[in-house]
Amino acid sequence: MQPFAIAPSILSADFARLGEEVDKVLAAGADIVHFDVMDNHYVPNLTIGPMVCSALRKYGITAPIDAHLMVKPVDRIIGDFIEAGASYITFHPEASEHIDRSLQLIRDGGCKAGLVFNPATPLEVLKYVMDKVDMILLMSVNPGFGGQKFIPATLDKLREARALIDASGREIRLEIDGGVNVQNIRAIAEAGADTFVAGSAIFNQPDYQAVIDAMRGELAQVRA
Ligand SMILES: O=C(CO)[C@@H](O)[C@H](O)COP(=O)(O)O
Ligand SMILES: [Fe+2]
Repeated sequence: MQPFAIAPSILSADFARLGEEVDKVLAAGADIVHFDVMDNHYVPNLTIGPMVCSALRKYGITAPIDAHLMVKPVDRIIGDFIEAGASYITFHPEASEHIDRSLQLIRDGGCKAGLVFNPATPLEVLKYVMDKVDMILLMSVNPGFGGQKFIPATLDKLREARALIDASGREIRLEIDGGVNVQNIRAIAEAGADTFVAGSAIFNQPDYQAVIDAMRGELAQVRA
């Protein structure tokens, strides 16, 4: 299993001071920057694109950037995120006509590739592309907005995804996204997640380090 990683979603950060916010959350102990890209087509919201990813790199952010693409069609924006310095690029299978090709595009660009599953999307396609994914992201809310409530059925789905990863023998991150907080992170880790996206739970509090420390305290009880 991969080491636990905390990935704050900058969707809930103050966009007017984005560079400082990212610096601050990394200084508070975050491992990965989760970068939500929404196109007002695949999801009913519009956020940030490759220019902002590139601006964060130019500003000096060196931590891994996990670009969660909620964009349809996805292929034509993949190259821009590779150029912009994304580390992980994940997309929803519903947003690609050719899932295998999209994964290959990401990997050919030197990035790690991942598939994202909405709460009601089955994991079946994984069977055919397990050798091409570096990350499996399970949505525990319907995509489009921060600040929603964790859907409990995702815990069973995490166990299902964990079993697939373990059977593959590959190093694949199992990321969870939506409604993650200090109260539920332990149960989520026990169900098999190793990478935890949290937006509102971190950025809506004044002390990011206090939240991240509390999350790590909960995680330490899962893997002592
Ligand atoms: O991808 C998404 C929403 O579509 C997420 O990454 C959210 O931004 C997570 O926010 P919280 O649920 O943690 O507030
Ligand atoms: Fe996300």
